[in-house]
Amino acid sequence: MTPLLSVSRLTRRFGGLMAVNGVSFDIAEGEVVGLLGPNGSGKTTALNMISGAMKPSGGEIQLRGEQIGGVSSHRIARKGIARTFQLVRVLPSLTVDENVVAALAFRGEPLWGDAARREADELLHRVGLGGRGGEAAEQLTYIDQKRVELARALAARPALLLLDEWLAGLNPTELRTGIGLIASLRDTGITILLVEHVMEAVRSLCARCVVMNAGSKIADGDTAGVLADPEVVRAYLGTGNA
Ligand SMILES: Nc1ncnc2c1ncn2[C@@H]1O[C@H](COP(=O)(O)OP(=O)(O)OP(=O)(O)O)[C@@H](O)[C@H]1O
Repeated sequence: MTPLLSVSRLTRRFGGLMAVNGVSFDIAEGEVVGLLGPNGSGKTTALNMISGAMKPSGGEIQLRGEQIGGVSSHRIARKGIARTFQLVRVLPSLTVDENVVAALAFRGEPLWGDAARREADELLHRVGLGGRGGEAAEQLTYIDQKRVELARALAARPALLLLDEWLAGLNPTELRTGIGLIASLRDTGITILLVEHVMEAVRSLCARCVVMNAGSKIADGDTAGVLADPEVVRAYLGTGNA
């Protein structure tokens, strides 16, 4: 079966630096895959190329067999890839539901008016913000802003959701809530690639992990096996990230 996402020999150079160096992996429909690696190993750069924010220097990216490497981010979004960012991005001057309604207006099949408000309501329930659509986005706590960003990503009805350290910066209680929320999305069958440093989250959410170090893939397999792999342990210990 054609994988949902296929990344092949993906490469990105910044001057003399190979930020991503010939990385290949596939993601099947319905999988939740962790993309791990120490700081600076190329995870966000890989995510940027998959989401179209950055053009690859080489290699291929296919979504359901269609070439998407180098295609613009808004066209990739319409083809079914949505993402969240390491630094949370909401529209602070709008209310919570206006944030989601705005995202609905820009998706492949745009929604407007009452239909958009109903859909926004449903999405806000899904991320744990039910009944809070009228609040100002800029007044929300950090985790609630993250929930808004997630609802905006889900508004695109993505086939593949890219989460860039969505759980970073949460306190232990919020972290448990956040893991539960991503698990609830996973249970709806959405395919997720998550860049994550929080191992508790990786262990409970991802059946499989891909690990990068210094731009190259060093491991790809079931999570328990990958996290016990001596090369992976060495890569993390080497940068004080363990
Ligand atoms: N726009 C850019 N211009 C130049 N170098 C860059 C750029 N973006 C990233 N890099 C470099 O590429 C390498 C990979 O960075 P990247 O952000 O992809 O790593 P990461 O694994 O996501 O790290 P972190 O876990 O800290 O987010 C780093 O050495 C970084 O400094």
